[in-house]
Amino acid sequence: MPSDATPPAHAPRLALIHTGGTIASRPSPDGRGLTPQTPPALPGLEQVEVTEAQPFSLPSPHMTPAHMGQLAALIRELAPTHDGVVVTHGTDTLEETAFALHLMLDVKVPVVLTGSMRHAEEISWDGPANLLDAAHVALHPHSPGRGPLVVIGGDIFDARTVTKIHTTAVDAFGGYPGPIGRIDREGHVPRLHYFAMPEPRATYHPAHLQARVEILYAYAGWTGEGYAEAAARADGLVIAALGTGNLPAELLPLIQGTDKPVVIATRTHAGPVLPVYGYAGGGATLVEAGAIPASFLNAHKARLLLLILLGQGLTREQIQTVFERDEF
Ligand SMILES: NC(=O)C[C@H](N)C(=O)O
Repeated sequence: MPSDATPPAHAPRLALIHTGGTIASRPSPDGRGLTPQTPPALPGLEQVEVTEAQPFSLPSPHMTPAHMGQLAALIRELAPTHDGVVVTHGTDTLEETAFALHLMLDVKVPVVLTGSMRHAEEISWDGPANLLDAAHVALHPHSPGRGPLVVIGGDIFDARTVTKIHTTAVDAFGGYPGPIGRIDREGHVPRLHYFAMPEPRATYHPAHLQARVEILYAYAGWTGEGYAEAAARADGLVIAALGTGNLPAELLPLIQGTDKPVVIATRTHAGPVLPVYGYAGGGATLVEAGAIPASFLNAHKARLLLLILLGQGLTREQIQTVFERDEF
């Protein structure tokens, strides 16, 4: 239990949901590399009642929106009888699951996602410490009301802004403007500090998560290769555009000719998409052509928001309003 927590009337109850990832991985017996095998054990929380569940065991590149929906349903089921929920997850798509849960969950108890960058047989195995930190954060009395959180390397991030920033470092997560809290240990005693309270946000209840939303990645010299095919088969597109949301001139007529929602995010790692440039393909011309700026969301989070809004049956205009008003 956190040292500064008000003692609850009963032993704290933690739901621990395992989904796979490196935190559950080891070298596979066939010698062909790491695979998820055994979920990590939660060390050192003797007075906590832990309920464990493992709806699936996947490397996180195999996660789909359907798995995220399944996870959201399981958390809704477990939340009323628990004081906090921890989800162990692969780090590659952890931010996507965290954001999908942020959009779809309105449970009262904290939901904390964690993972590891090293597997259980490595000397720098970071799984147990991350898991213990996540459990402390999930049960801490200051954690409710902040939306799903991500805890890695002692940093606490909100699901809207967190992103994976390094392929191998143990401190693999960051994002703009950065952590909203920090958990450290003084001896065995956890010390938790929050720096920020994320604003309450809208919750969405999509009827399905099957909308097809594809991401296209812009580059110098792109003349629209792949755009027409993607626009024909998808229900909506997200473009990881340049800078504040600009594209080569050739993209402008293609976007003008698309009646499906086209969301413009940026491939730059921080900052908003703003319609400031008026040259052909500049952000102002794309918005005039009907494109929707993604605000501060990266392309893969903008994709999940669009997919969820389409699954809820929103029109292009309603979708535009959600993005414009930051209702996420
Ligand atoms: N560190 C990790 O968890 C990476 C792994 N490939 C995964 O996302 O499942």
